[in-house]
Amino acid sequence: MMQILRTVAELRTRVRGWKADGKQVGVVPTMGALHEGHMSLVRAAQRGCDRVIVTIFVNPMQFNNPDDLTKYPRTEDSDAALLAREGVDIIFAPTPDEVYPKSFATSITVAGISEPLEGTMRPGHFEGVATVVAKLFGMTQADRAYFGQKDWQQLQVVKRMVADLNIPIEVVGCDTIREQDGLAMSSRNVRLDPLSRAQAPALHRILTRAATAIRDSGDVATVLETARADLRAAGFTEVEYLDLRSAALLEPMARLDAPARLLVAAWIGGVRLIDNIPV
Ligand SMILES: Nc1ncnc2c1ncn2[C@@H]1O[C@H](COP(=O)(O)OP(=O)(O)OP(=O)(O)O)[C@@H](O)[C@H]1O
Ligand SMILES: CC(C)(CO)[C@@H](O)C(=O)[O-]
Ligand code: BAL
Repeated sequence: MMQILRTVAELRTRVRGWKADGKQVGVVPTMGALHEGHMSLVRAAQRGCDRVIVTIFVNPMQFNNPDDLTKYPRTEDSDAALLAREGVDIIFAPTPDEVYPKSFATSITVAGISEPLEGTMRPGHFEGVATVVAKLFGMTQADRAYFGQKDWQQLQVVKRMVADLNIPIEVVGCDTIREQDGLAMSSRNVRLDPLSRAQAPALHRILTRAATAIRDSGDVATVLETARADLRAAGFTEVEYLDLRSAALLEPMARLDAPARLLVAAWIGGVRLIDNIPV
C-alpha cells in the first residue's frame, strides 16, 4: 500500500526499516503535476531499486519569479492516484515549513555550471535546486536518484554537487519524453492556450534542424542565428537563449569539437518552455 508522508521523521522510520532488510531505495524528486515524463523516471527507479519514493514539493527557494510560483500547477490528488497505480511505495510531500523551518540558514552554490543559461535567466534558481535536492537526498537516504534530461543543466548541477560533496547516491539521467508532435512533456504545458500549444512543437523541430546543420556545416554562429530567427517566425515571442554548449560543463563552443548539447529557453503565449538535444 502506498503511503503519503509529510514529515522527515516518518520518512526516516520507513526507510530505516527498508535498509535493515537490505533493500535498495530509489528517489524521484518532482514538483508534482505529474505526466508521462515523470512516470518514465518512476519506472526507471522501479527497475533499478527495490523501493521507490517520489517526492512532491514545489520548492519556493528555486523560484525567482513569484508569479511563476503562484501559477505552478498543483494536482496532488490526481498525482497520488497515478503513483498508486504505478506501485510507488511512498510519496513524500512535505510542507514548506517542514523543509525550511524558521532557523534554516544554508544555501548550496555549484559554481561554473550553474551560472550560464538557466542560471543567468533565473537568478538564484540553481542555489534553490541544489539546496533542496541535497536536503531530499539527506531526508530519503536513497541509493539512487532519477532525473530527466529535459532539465539538462539541472542534471549536470546535481551530478557536480553529488561528486563535490561526496553524497553517497547514484544520479541517473533519463531520456526526455515527448508528445507525439515532439513537444517535451512539462507540467507548464497545461498553461499553453490552443494556438500556442499548436505552435510549440516548433521548438523541438527547430532544435533538431539546427543540430543537423551544425553537424553538416560546422558554422555554429550562423546556424544558431538562423534558428533563433526561425523560432520568432514560428510564434515564440522571446528567445532567452539558444546555444551550443559542451555537454557536461556547459561551456560555450564555437566549433563542434567535443560532445555537445543544444539548449533553448523561449516564451510562447506567456509560457516559458525549455528543451535540449545532443549534437
Ligand atoms: N518530458 C520529460 N521527460 C523526462 N523527464 C522529465 C520530463 N519533464 C520533466 N522531467 C523530469 O521530472 C523531474 C521533475 O520535474 P518537474 O516536476 O519540474 O516537472 P516539469 O514537467 O519539468 O515541470 P516544469 O514545468 O517545471 O518544467 C525532473 O527531473 C525533470 O527533469
Ligand atoms: C529537482 C526538483 C524536484 C527540485 O525541486 C525540481 O527542480 C524539478 O522538478 O526538476
Ligand atoms: N523543471 C525544473 C524546475 C523549475 O522549473 O523550477
